[in-house]
Amino acid sequence: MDGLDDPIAEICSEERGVDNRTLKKVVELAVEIAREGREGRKIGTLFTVGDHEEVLVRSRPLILDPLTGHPDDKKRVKDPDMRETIKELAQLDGAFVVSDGGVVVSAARYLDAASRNLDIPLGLGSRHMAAASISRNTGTVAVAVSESSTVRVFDEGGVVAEVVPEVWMLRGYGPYPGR
Ligand SMILES: Nc1ncnc2c1ncn2[C@@H]1O[C@H](COP(=O)(O)OP(=O)(O)OP(=O)(O)O)[C@@H](O)[C@H]1O
Repeated sequence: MDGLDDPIAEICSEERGVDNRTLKKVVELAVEIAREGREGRKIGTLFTVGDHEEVLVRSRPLILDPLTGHPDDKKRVKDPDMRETIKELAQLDGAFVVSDGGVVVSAARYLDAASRNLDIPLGLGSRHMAAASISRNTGTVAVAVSESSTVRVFDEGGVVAEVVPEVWMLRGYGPYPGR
């Protein structure tokens, strides 16, 4: 992915405690969503990567899950058809839950978002609060796409990287909080 390849690989280090190939696929997809939007408008969305069983316990469906009933091998985040499906479903409220092995197990989930012990900058709203919270309270890394196009990666309750795709800029936020 152009000049972002190395920085994304760096964000997705094994130190994060989740499968780094799955995380890389998710961050790349998030950057694509931030850049492309959908049907001419910007969209935001949220992914959790790893520890999907715990994320499912700490979340609830906002609608009947559109991914239910499809076999896992059709729901791999690296699969081009699945990536197009995610871009379409990203217009819905809620989060995608991605397993460590790279299967998108659920879409449109509302995450429990306790705000204790989070380390996030002021000015971010409830999507980012939920991302920080789930990364604090489960063994997941969360990837948030803001409607303002910035992609932020959360680990252990804080932002660990920020990508601004429009200007191909990446900011790191210190190495690996809590590890
Ligand atoms: N707890 C949550 N779990 C999953 N999705 C959430 C949660 N809270 C908010 N969202 C999603 O985030 C969307 C935007 O909410 P909000 O504007 O408060 O967030 P934000 O952090 O300011 O994001 P953005 O920068 O994209 O505006 C909601 O419409 C919903 O789809």
